[in-house]
Amino acid sequence: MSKDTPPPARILLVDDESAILRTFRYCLEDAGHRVATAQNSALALEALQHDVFDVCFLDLGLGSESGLDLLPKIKAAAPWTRVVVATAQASIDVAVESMRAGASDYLVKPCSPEQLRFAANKQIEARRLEARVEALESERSAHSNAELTSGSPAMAHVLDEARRVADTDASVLILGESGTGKGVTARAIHAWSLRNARNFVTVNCPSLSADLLESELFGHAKGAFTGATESTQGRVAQADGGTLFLDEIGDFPLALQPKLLRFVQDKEYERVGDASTRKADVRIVAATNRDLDAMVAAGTFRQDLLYRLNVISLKLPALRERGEDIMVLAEKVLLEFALAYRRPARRFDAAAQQAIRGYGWPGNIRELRNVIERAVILSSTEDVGVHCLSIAQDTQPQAGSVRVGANVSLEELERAHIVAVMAATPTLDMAANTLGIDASTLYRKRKQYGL
Ligand SMILES: Nc1ncnc2c1ncn2[C@@H]1O[C@H](COP(=O)(O)OP(=O)(O)OP(=O)(O)O)[C@@H](O)[C@H]1O
Repeated sequence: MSKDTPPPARILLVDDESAILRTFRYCLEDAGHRVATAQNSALALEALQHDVFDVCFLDLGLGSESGLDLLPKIKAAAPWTRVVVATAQASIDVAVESMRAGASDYLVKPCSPEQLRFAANKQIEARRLEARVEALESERSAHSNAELTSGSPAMAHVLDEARRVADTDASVLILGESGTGKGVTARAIHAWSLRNARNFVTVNCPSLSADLLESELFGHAKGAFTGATESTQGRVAQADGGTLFLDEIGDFPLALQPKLLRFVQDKEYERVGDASTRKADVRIVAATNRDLDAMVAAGTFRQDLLYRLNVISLKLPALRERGEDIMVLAEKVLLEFALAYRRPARRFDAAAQQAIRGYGWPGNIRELRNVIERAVILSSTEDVGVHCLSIAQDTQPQAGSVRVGANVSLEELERAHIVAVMAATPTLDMAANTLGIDASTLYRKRKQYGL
């Protein structure tokens, strides 16, 4: 944990005793956090459908229900929410079982206000670190493949547009399915721009609550909340003179969109807890695989913000629409991994080439990389055979083994069902509708299952 107390976060308390909910709530609100409460499983799951929580304190004895039954459902609905199990039963067995079920920590009741706040701060700090690691990882993967060329007319056209807009300061919105290279393209736009000597800063928008994201983006002032002993500069200030990449902008919290709009428009912002207005000269590139127009129509994305972000929009084609590139990319990635792992693989045999060309690549370049990485590791010869490619099975894994009542986990069943429903419905919104979940939950589940 850093010396500084983390900024306020969004916290969910689940306990059947209203007195405990009240005490915990006062104690956490006193530290500046925004707290919601739920007295049973159904209310807790409903709250998780409507709001992003950074931390959840979960009581194990929920009247006639068990917190241990609810825990996996919380992790399935909101994998990013860190769960602290709070219970009066101080037993090692319960602690171990909770950790196995996905809890991040364990708190024995009764506890002091300091213990409760310490437990919350530890998880909030972990959330912030996770978000930074995600951002760094996407920066790293974008960096390692910055040279972009394409033999596909659709992709070459997009790259040509990207080069032409790169040295303007216009906001760019990059659209495309997951894994099509939106992050790589954003990095390339920065590299081709006059700003390339300054920072390229990535912010991963999903799964941080609006509260945490605000201080991540804009920073906070010393004394902005209890325990803020230092002021921090946000990602916007780090990107001054350079490019700010807002990845997965479709998940940007509605409550924070007015502040982002103001920044995009006027390049002005305030740190949390500091009224003085600051300026940052930042070029904005945003990316999403969601249908922002549909989100505007549904009232979950501001039209004025979309208008500002969408000065230039680039639509990356799916890999299956880039027939000319598939083998070129596959061979490039094969050599990259063969070198990295010091493996003998040098080329694909004829059957493997045919399989690669014939596959639909729903996960796009990310999936291609994963499949080839595995193949390189498995292959003991220079010619990589089709048996090393996991795509043959991946095309129809759900047909046989995964069915209701078979010896499979709930997760496998859920994954298979989502894949089948998505294949049978023309849009993701319709798929979400059939599944009875909202589009953002479906989006996160797709990420979680690598679909
Ligand atoms: N031209 C390329 N050559 C090699 N690898 C590439 C290329 N383009 C993208 N990749 C790789 O494919 C993976 C996915 O790319 P990227 O993260 O940019 O996609 P994305 O569209 O932003 O995905 P998501 O929407 O899921 O964030 C990364 O590992 C990236 O390094």
